[in-house]
Amino acid sequence: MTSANELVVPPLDDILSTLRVVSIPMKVKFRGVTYRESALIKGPAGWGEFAPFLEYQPAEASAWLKGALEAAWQGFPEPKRHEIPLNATVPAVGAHEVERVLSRYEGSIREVKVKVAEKGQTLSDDCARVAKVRELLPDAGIKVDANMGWDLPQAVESLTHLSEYDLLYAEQPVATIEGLAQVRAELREKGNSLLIAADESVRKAEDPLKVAQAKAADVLIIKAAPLGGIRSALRIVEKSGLPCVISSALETSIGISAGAALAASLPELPFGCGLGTVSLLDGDVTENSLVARDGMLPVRTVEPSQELLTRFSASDARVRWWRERIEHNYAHLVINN
Ligand SMILES: O=C(O)CCC(=O)C1=CC=C[C@@H](O)[C@@H]1C(=O)O
Ligand SMILES: [Mg+2]
Repeated sequence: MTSANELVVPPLDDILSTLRVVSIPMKVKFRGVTYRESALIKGPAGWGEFAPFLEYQPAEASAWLKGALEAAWQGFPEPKRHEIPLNATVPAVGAHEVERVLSRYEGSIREVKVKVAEKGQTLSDDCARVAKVRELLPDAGIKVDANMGWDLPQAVESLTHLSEYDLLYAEQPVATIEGLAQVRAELREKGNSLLIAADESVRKAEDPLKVAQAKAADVLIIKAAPLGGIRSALRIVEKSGLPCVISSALETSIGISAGAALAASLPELPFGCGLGTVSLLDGDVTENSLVARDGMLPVRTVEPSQELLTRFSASDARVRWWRERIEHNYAHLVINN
């Protein structure tokens, strides 16, 4: 056994012996994903989810394995709250599809995050989508997420227009930390106090605290899996000194339960969390999915159903691919921790 911070990494055979791989269709394409593949593992503390996107290599994906092992072998810290506020998530759909996407969220909606800057789309597509959300939910908080899709002039121009819809913040308008700081400064010069949030600059960075140290953003988006699990994400939240928003990595209810546990460990949640993405999946591994009602998500553990694990089971070839992926990431984790 090898020690990785406080996590004791279990033997590889123990991890692989419980492996189930699922492939769940998306109701609507999200970040290019139409089927969400995910590896689920069971340990003494419960189930963990290992679902880095398919293109991620071990340097990045091994942190996701550490997060899954933490959930399955260590469990979650004591919660400070039993439900957490959530945002609905609207992918880069046409404005005419917004109502249908929002109808998948049960009860009232307090906050909505809208994807913008999608490749092949224009600023008027973004404005039409955000305008539709504002029209349908006049009192909701709205935030936008560009996933690094703009350069500096495009970001300043787009956010100037989109600010007309009264936004809570703009997530990752450009790719770099310097760029985030520049967008923020240029907007301020124009008298626009829109908050800038960093997502990729935290979860894909070698040093997730650099963006806070550089004072390049007002808000951090924090995801448990890419940051190596709940405890490691909590340390980043504490050290950053910035308001943080806990968000999903498009997992099944099992991964979302880890995100919810992270959110439940925080003393303050100044914005709705981005953990409402089970509503974008056309299926789940439990009948009792972790979805919000009236914008609040319950904090609880999730036990998958054997029937659903079988129904959404990936092909033998994909299971083999995921076994090998776990082996590679395990080796990376053991060597580097
Ligand atoms: O934050 C949300 O409302 C939902 C989660 C979400 O947007 C994401 C989940 C998974 C992958 C990411 O590209 C994406 C994000 O950029 O935040
Ligand atoms: Mg984001």
